Amino acid sequence: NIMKVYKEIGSGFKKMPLVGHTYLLLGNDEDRMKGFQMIGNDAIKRGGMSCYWHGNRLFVVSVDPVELDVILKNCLEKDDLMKFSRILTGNGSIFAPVNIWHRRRKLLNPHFGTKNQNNFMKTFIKQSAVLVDNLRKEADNGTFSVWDYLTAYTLDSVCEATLGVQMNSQAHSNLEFLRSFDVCSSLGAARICQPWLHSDIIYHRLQRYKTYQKNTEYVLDFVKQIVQSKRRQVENEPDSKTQCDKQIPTSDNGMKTVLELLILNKTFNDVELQEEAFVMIIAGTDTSAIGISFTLLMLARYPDVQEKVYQEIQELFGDSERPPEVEDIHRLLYLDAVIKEAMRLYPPAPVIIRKVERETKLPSGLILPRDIGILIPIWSVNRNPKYWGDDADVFRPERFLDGTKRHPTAFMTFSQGPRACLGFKFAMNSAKAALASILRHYRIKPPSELTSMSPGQYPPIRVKFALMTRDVDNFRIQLESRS
Ligand code: HEM
Repeated sequence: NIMKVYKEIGSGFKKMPLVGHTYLLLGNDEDRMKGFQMIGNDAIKRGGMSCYWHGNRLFVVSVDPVELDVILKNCLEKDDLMKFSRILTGNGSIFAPVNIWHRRRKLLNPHFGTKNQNNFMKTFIKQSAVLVDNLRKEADNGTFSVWDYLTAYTLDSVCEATLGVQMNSQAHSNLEFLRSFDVCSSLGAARICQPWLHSDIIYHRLQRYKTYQKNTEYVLDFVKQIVQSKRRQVENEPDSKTQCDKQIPTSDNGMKTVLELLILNKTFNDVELQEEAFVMIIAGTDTSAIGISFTLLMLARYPDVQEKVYQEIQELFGDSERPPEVEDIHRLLYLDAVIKEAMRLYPPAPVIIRKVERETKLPSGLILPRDIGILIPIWSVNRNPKYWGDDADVFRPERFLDGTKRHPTAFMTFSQGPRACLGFKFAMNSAKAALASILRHYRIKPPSELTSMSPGQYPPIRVKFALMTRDVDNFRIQLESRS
């Protein structure tokens, strides 16, 4: 049946003995990203679907929202390749097998509902003020990478809002955890893409395994400490607010942080708590920082768009120094469209993979047999001209405001279906709060080497694949003080 699918859909690339199409992903992280873009483009060219052989395993590649809707509703299992990510996340909900995922998702869902978003927003507003303060030393001071500032902002926000823990990494530039996680992501991505590294017998002999192991131990131990101290606090002082909790806003409906909720549920052991805490941190920190960083790059490259966002902010605040309120952030509709457009073109998660557990019939009539893999190049779905038009590759935030009716799955940045991103609203609000604060105080400019060029001459942004989408140049910009 699998060969029948291959014959029916086909591929624009030559299949090589043993390695299949994996030669497309050879090289460094930037080459791998180009490989995924080529695989996605092939599916666009072939009308929405193509095939990709990962060694001897066949993946159907889909960039068509109509087919994806059915796939994402019916194929909830993550592909076996994600077992390499499970070394870090264990059975944490993001890569967990469906039977484990289902119960955990049900428990987590209410915490990310609309009611609790306003509480999260208070955290974002508070952390954004620290971010703007920290950026002061870079303003009017030439080109710099904004990456560390933003990961510290998103790490502090995620840990405070979902775990009830004050990390203070913005204050102390304590980013060891994120550096180690970066190493694990990059090595993990390389291993997933290269089937000859899948065997433990081979991999464990390589020097890079020792590096991977050292960094894995560090990040897992870090999360273990957080969970253990939070468990002690919750269990020993059930009625009093703990040191960590003191500054955490509690909602009118008495909602707890995710970690407290799981501890009080009492059916989670320490390992399971660590898995979910870890998922919150890794699912929420780099992804959000990447989304904000690419938006900043776009604002630097498109001064007209930046001016429009600034005018929207000015309409709310004028020249007053008043701190933003939750309602202010909700009113920033143009900024909302700008962030979505930046994350359409540069989705933080460029690819996801699923596995077919039960034979599934697609709207096109194609039958996906059991055990076949599904590769969803989000990058290419978001740029599919059939759904986004001939200017699909152009940054044009107005497309999210002009009332055009579009298939909801055409925008895949946060995925769709029962396993879509749990933190979609969380991430959007966090990005809006941070960007509104930054733009209120600073003008964003491109790095110095671009300032002599007109925007039309800027070279394309170079991207790489480290499980997530990253800028090869590490998000360099300049800031100019507004006052
Ligand atoms: C710009 C920021 C973000 C992007 C682009 C993003 C994107 C994604 C994507 C593509 C998935 C995979 C969905 C799938 O397999 O179909 C996912 C899953 C997930 N995300 Fe996000 N995410 C972001 C931020 C966040 C934040 C802030 C949190 C939590 C605080 C979060 C929590 C999760 C969780 C728990 C899952 C697993 C869902 C499940 O399997 O049920 N994400 N996200």
